[in-house]
Amino acid sequence: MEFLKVDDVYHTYFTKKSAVTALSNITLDVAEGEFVSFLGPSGCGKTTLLSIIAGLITPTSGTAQLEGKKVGTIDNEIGYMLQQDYLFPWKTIEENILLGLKISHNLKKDKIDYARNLLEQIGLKNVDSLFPKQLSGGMRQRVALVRTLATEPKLLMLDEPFSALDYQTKLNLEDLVSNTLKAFNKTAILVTHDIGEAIAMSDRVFLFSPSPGHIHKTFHIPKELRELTPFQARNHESYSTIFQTIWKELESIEPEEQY
Ligand SMILES: Nc1ncnc2c1ncn2[C@@H]1O[C@H](COP(=O)(O)OP(=O)(O)OP(=O)(O)O)[C@@H](O)[C@H]1O
Repeated sequence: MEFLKVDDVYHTYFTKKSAVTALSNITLDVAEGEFVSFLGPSGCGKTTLLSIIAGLITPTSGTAQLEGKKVGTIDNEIGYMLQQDYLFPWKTIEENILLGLKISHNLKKDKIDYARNLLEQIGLKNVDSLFPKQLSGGMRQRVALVRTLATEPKLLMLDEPFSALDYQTKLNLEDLVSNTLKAFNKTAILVTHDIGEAIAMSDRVFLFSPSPGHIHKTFHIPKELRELTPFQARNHESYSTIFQTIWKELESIEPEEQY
């Protein structure tokens, strides 16, 4: 049984005056522990597909299942890491990382210890009683990652989590997130506009094209890159070959839709 299975999904948004088909004929599966990326121009349905996988919207037709069950029906399904960290400024770092556990009435000693250990493992010591504004952007995103992992979600959705950061911080965080997710055997979907990031972090890259959104092509990242950290992968000779291949494919997608 596949871990995540999306089968023949179509989605149309209906408004009073029009109907926009955002997704057509989407079939994909993701194995447990796999890291995949959704890449593609604006408007090709990436956010719509994430919302369907998260169980937030029901597709017009087709199904999405996690561990054989309809999405949106099991506990601790999804953890999010977004472009903005959405930490609460009036709460301390410790209160922020325990928030998900508190909301889900899971504030138990072992869970609290797990979250505190994660914070240390991710290189943030002695920050528990500080407030978010006292940390750098990169540190705040690390706190956001700890908060996401604290509830032990089955699937992580990373929606452009590094795009607001400076380049050096972004590269460091790519490695940190990748190593952490591998260590915990987490399954993740990354939405990005950055081809290099998709290649460096993923096992597979789904390239979407618009009107209506569909999977244009799937790229399997070669083993020699998957065994490396994202930073090392970016410096490997195979990296530029696959970068060129995906770049050309992106260029071939409706030029006026390019970002
Ligand atoms: N709530 C909505 N009502 C009507 N149309 C919508 C709605 N949400 C999205 N759409 C349309 O569906 C299509 C896909 O949008 P979606 O946001 O999923 O694309 P995307 O690939 O995530 O884009 P971006 O990279 O800019 O976030 C677009 O044509 C968009 O205008």
